[in-house]
Amino acid sequence: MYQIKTLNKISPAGTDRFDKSKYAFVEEIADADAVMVRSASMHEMEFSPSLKAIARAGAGVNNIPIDKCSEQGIVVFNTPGANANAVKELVLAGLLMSARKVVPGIEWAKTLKGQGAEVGKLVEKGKSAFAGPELMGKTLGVIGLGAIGVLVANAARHFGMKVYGYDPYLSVDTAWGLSRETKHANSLSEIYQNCDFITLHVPLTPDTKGMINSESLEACKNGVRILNFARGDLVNTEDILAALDSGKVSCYVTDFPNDELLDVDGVIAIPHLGASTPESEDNCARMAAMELIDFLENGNIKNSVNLPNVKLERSGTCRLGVIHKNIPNMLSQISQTISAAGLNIDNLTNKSKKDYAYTVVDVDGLISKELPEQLGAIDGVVRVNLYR
Ligand SMILES: NC(=O)c1ccc[n+]([C@@H]2O[C@H](COP(=O)([O-])OP(=O)(O)OC[C@H]3O[C@@H](n4cnc5c(N)ncnc54)[C@H](O)[C@@H]3O)[C@@H](O)[C@H]2O)c1
Ligand SMILES: O=C(O)[C@H](O)COP(=O)(O)O
Repeated sequence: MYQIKTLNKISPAGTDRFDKSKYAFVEEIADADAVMVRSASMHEMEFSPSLKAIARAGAGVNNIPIDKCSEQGIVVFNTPGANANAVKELVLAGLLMSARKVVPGIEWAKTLKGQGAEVGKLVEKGKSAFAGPELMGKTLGVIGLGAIGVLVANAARHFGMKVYGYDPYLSVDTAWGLSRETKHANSLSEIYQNCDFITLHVPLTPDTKGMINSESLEACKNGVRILNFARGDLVNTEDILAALDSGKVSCYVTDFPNDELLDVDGVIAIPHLGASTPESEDNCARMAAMELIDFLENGNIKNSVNLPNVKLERSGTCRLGVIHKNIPNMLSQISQTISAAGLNIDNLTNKSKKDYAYTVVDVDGLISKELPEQLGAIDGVVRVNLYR
């Protein structure tokens, strides 16, 4: 039996994919072969040697200690694009709310409760305080043109917005999906100087942390509206509060409230609802479950953030999955060790991703108990998994 631990509420569209005759859900992470997680932080957790994989049912993996997982040979998956439409739709709502003062307007309307027949008159008298501009003809800067950024950039065109996109690592696949009308910004300064609205769609990394700060805000247009549906720490809280206070920023929409941001004029704080739709929760859970099943049963890897994609049709009698450092001479040592055990290699594939690599070997013959240990003893091998 494979043991699965869920750390957040995961949709049954995913958990139901696990065949009950082969999988059980466990209470303790210490017993798990694999973990399914959404936003729970795993940074302080200890991982037992049984843990082979973590699947993030979602996009951002900053809640998972990726380097520690790689060192321990734990494959970390995410579900690229599976919640992108849900986020795009909320970003569009965010754009509208940031422009039209809908949120403070609704709050004010509630204060008229009890005024009886006067309500209509009071509404007409007070509404001018909540006027806001249209989106048509305004300029939107999209920072990060991945699964979400591209959908937002393309959709904003339908509001009649001019769109600038910035992503120095834009993938070819994503570029194909991007509207030709999107202006390619060569630098962040180009976004800051030209845009009335700026929306962030980058992962939180040491490079992107605090990217919106006093310096970048200073370079923005007066009255800019900032939308952050990516991660709270991309924006320096103290600096955005100062910019709201001075009027440099007229609205900050964030899906990641913190105590300082709550109840501040000009801040629209949403409780991390970007991916909270039944459709996206189902998509993410289903994709995460399928990734885990193919890895636990066949050693195939798809959508890992720390190891390469590897898919090999099963052949031979047994499969070895060897996770190792991406250094010279690994493949020859692995194949020599297998040959020395008297086994014929039926098929083999090897791929690398940054500092790590993955070799999958299908062999003919029975694998002895010693062989995984011998492979594990090769300098640079991190973990050996056996698939019967
Ligand atoms: N609010 C939510 O519920 C919610 C839901 C999904 C994702 N997210 C967040 O949004 C982020 C993006 O999600 P996605 O699905 O579009 O991911 P993605 O991986 O498809 O896209 C990220 C894009 O950012 C680009 N990028 C990386 N560093 C950059 C930099 N320094 N400058 C500009 N571009 C850079 C990458 O090249 C990539 O194209 C996730 O990492 C996650 O933190 C939030
Ligand atoms: O990175 C993501 O996919 C989002 O932030 C969604 O997080 P959630 O799964 O906790 O809603």
